[in-house]
Amino acid sequence: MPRPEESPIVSAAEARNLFFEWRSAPALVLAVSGGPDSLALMWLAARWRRALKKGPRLVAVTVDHGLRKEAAREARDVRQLAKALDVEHRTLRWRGEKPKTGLPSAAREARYRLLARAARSCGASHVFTAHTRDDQAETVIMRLSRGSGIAGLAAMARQSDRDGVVLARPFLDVPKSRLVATLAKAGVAFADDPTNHDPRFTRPRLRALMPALAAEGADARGLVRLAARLARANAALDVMTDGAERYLASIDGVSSVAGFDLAAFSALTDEIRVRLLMRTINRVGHEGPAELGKVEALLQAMDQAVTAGKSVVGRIRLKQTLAGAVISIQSNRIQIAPAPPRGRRKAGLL
Ligand SMILES: Nc1ncnc2c1ncn2[C@@H]1O[C@H](COP(=O)(O)OP(=O)(O)OP(=O)(O)O)[C@@H](O)[C@H]1O
Repeated sequence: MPRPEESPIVSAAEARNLFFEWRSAPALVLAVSGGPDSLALMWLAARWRRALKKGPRLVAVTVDHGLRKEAAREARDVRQLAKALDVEHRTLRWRGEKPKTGLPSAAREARYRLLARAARSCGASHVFTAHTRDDQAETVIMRLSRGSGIAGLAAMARQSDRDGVVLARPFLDVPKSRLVATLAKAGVAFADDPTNHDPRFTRPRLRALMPALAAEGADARGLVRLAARLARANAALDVMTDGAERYLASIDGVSSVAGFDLAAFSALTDEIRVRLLMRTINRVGHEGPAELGKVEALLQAMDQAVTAGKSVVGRIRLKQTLAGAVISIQSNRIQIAPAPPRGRRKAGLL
């Protein structure tokens, strides 16, 4: 039998396998921008759904970010195709203030918020996006260029929680070219988003490098395999961190402040220590997730404080604020407490 990859189009049987695990969901939101990948998602999901006697309600959602004048027409085109495919469709507008810098990430945040809200309002457990193998490979390159850790290099997960719903990416191992071929065979026209090629943004610039990397052997398939291996390693490290956390809790006295026994913590490996600090700071702090580099610097400062204070009993001292948490060492215990609000800290009130 030919491998699915050898067929340029995604067959009905292959789509059935790709969507199989969600066949009993009550409803699914499909995030459809009007680009080829997400139109193929809607087309393939609609065909899959039609072949089921009983299956999820499909609701396609297009977010108009209000950033390009063509967006309204693209949303109408999606609505028209959705109607022809017998799929419900909604267009949602991003109405908030548009920032001057960091526009792509602000637009993405707003988009996921709107998609999650749509899912909740129609009883959908999942939001599907059409991220492809090419997107996954680009994500690996982007994260490599930023020096991400193992969790970051594991790139996007097939399913993850976001804003109270499950974000599902059924096409993470499907090349974009096969989705485009599927649409061409079905006679479905699609829009090309010019921002996908805009060299002012990092992702399009890195995307342009992909053919040269592939020519050197670092093709999308290899990069995606790397991400999958790192996801596996990351999951194992997370389980080890769970174990370390339970052990540290079992030897820690009762305290209202989160923390760890310094000696037991110091005996652990750096990777686990970074993860423990990160988890606790993110749980206790109130300024969003801590950056990996900053947690690494904190760990280094802790180690220095321990080395410097070792000769004098009870003299190991450290106090730092990170991501809305205060991390201190007191009486041979690492303590992590919520930081006072910024205004009060600046005014020297606390
Ligand atoms: N305007 C939109 N409306 C609805 N869904 C969208 C929209 N834009 C993107 N999506 C969904 O997100 C998927 C990824 O799109 P794209 O690669 O352009 O996003 P991105 O900005 O790079 O964000 P991400 O970090 O999620 O990759 C699309 O396949 C589609 O499912």
